Amino acid sequence: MRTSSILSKYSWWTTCLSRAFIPISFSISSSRMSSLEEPIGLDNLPNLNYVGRLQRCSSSGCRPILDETEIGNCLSEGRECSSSNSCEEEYAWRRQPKDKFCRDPLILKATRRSRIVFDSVCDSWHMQDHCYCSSCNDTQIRGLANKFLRGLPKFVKIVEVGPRDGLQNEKTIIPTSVKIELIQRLVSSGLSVVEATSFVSPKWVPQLADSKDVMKAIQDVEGAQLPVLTPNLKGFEAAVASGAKEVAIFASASESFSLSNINCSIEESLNRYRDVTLAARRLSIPVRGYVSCVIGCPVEGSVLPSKVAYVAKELYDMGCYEISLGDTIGVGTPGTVVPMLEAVMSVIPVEKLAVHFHDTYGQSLPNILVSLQMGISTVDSSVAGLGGCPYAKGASGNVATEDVVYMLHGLGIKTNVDLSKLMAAGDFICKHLGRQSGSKTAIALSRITADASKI
Ligand SMILES: CC(C)(COP(=O)([O-])OP(=O)([O-])OC[C@H]1O[C@@H](n2cnc3c(N)ncnc32)[C@H](O)[C@@H]1OP(=O)([O-])[O-])[C@@H](O)C(=O)NCCC(=O)NCCSC(=O)C[C@@](C)(O)CC(=O)[O-]
Repeated sequence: MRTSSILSKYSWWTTCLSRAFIPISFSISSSRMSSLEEPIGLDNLPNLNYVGRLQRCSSSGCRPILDETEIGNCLSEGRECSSSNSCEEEYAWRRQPKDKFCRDPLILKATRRSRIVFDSVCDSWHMQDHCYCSSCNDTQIRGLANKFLRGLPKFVKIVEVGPRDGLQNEKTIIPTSVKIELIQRLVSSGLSVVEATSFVSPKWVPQLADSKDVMKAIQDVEGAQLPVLTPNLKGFEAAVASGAKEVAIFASASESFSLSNINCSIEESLNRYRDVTLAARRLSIPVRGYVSCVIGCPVEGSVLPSKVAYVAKELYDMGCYEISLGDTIGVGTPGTVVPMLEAVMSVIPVEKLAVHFHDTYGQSLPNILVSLQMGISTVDSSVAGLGGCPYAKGASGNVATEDVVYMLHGLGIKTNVDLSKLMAAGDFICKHLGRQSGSKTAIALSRITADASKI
């Protein structure tokens, strides 16, 4: 089988999937699900085998332009095109959808004809950055997209925490040279903030005991902020002496976690951080603030949004330019993230907030999406989904940066990150750690590339 036909097949399926789900969600929203009821049952979804495709292709606008697209497009089955600048597609259901499922007039009309016809021009293609993009001129579909996606930011700043949060929990000591190369690769993928390391006690976090050496080696790295974690004045002074130009302080919304993580109460930690922010202000060093356990604590269970808002406000008032809200053990869902964000947004401007999700229950992406819908435009993530806090038992890795970038680009949100380079950085560190990436996007895209190269 030729490479192009394999890739075309992939493109065909992704195209079908995306098309198939447009009418489904339309029907759900207009008839079956009045609010946040139960999710639609699998028996209500049309079998993808029933989805057929008729394609009217036209023009060179539809052709894969080799330097722009990597994995095919609407010319997927090698059809020849002619004329105008778009590719019109029709999808037909080979069987009628079940009546109980189908309430939408558009679909009912189509049902009578045993098929659904989109009169619109829907284009979809794979960009060089592996992102699947689509556009549609149908006003009804566009209106629907508007309803759910309106208000999303045009640009999202990603704060890459892999070299620090991602590696701090690794048991085997990683050579300093590997950490340095990881940081360099991440910066060259376009990430504008890469948290480099921590100036914490090496007895507490032995993996990052080489923070001085890491900082010295990355002094010449340009094009990104490289903040480091500092738990107290001692750490701050050591960080500055090693050339750090930005630091981050980290408090907790849970007393128990504060004790296990930094060996002091929340109030004591806030006092320490006042010293750090004061010293930083004198040196014009920007300080980022973290609040951990914003949804739940490994010891105390659920954490009150008002407690999170209190700690966040304290950090903000002492001069942190941005507050990152960390679901340290990854227990949040949009149902708990929304009230937490509401509480914090009532005391801190939304543009000063960032979200930091761990993916323990696979909830990070929906949590990020809902945060964006609430106006947040800074997201922390870790390449290859590395991570976990040494003092939060059971916490899994951070949300993978590749998955975040894939979702954001799919939403048409700019990040300035080159997904291929980012994946290469993930591959580099995963090879070193001897394990598979924690990013679904990286796994899926590498599989496609590997399959194609075998042919
Ligand atoms: C805060 C401390 C230092 C208190 O640790 P302690 O033992 O209570 O501190 P101490 O003041 O009694 O000092 C004990 C020893 O540590 C030294 N020390 C003291 N400070 C430093 C320093 N800055 N750098 C290097 N050494 C330090 C100090 O000099 C002394 O050395 P000794 O005399 O025994 O040889 C300790 O608990 C610690 O380092 N904790 C850090 C733990 C950590 O890094 N956890 C992971 C962070 S991730 C996180 O919090 C969540 C986040 C941010 O990712 C967001 C999210 O996911 O939600």
